[in-house]
Amino acid sequence: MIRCDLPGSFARSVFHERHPELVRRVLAALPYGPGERAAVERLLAESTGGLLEPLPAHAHDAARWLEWGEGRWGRPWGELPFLWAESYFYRRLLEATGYFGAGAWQGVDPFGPFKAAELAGAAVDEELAALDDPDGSAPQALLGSALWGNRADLSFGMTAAPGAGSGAGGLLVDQSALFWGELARADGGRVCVVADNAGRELLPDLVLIDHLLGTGGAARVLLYVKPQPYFVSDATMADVLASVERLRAAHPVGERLWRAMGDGTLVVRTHPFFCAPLPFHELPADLRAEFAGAAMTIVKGDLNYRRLVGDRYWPPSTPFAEAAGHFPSAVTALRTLKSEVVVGVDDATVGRLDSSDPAWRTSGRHAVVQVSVSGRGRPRSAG
Ligand SMILES: O=P(O)(O)OC[C@H]1O[C@](O)(CO)[C@@H](O)[C@@H]1O
Repeated sequence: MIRCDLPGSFARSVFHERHPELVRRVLAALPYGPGERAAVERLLAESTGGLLEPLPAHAHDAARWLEWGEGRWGRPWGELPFLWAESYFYRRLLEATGYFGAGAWQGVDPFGPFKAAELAGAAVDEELAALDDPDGSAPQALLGSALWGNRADLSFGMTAAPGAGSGAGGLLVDQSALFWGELARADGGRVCVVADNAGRELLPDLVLIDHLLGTGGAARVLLYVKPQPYFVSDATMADVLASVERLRAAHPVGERLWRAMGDGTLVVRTHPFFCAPLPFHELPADLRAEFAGAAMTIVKGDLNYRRLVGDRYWPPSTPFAEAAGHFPSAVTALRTLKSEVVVGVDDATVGRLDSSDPAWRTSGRHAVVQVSVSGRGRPRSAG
């Protein structure tokens, strides 16, 4: 299990380098008042050197978090599992900024200004222009755009080394042929997409969804987003609407997506589980049943990968199908590597990367397309 306190570890750097920068930027981006500012600073101090405090009793999800944190309250943050601690940090940040409060800041996304700036940026214009290029709109290119779009993660941008995430270091595992083969085999079933970041990641995800719907690769797509702001740039329903609007202004694909939402072939869903500090092994029964009926589930990004396989120091050669085989449908991970978890990469590749590029697990320059068909056709009642 990856913990937060290992000296020199990536997890520790997230809390001690990335979060202070994140807090600085959030407080600079919105004119929060003294109460919110003090609460955010208190959270930063608590999470970098203090003891874990529960949510206030009046919070709508206080009981749920009390249960998730049983045995952990009052312990040092550094002892916590990394995935749990990060998830709770983002929940507490929303508490500190008044996102769930009764006041004027209710519903204001603390990361909204960053997301909006990205969506309005010139890089998005260039990416949308590529949609008119026949090479850029070939199926494999669309899958590649959805994959590499995962580099554009605003939390990653907080402290990434110069050049990190830019330029493709390489696709370490490419099972895209198996992905397309599975879709062809299912012949127009339901595809689930577990979204990750908004903006420059969600746009190519939506374009891929349009392609799947337009070519019969999927009869229906369920797109799962976060119920609340999370990990800085994770997509919420508001971000889906902003992206569809952006696409509508630029390309016919936007209008098609709008219509698909209207006729129910593209359904956007959310669930509290997507902001829970839990791995996908602990999917609640309702979500498990939804995924179980899918021809394929596409799981986007680094955090979802950690939740899919388990946030552990796996031997990297552990087969992906072994780590992700618990998932209730066939599943494809589209992930650029931005944390230390990795499976399905052979020892020779790991040895080469360890000596040539020590930051390969976290730099965002490497990626995987990994498929497990273990959950294919699993009955809805499974697990
Ligand atoms: O947006 P992604 O691809 O899920 O990546 C977010 C990543 O950022 C980190 O939270 C670090 O802040 C990683 O631990 C995490 O997995």
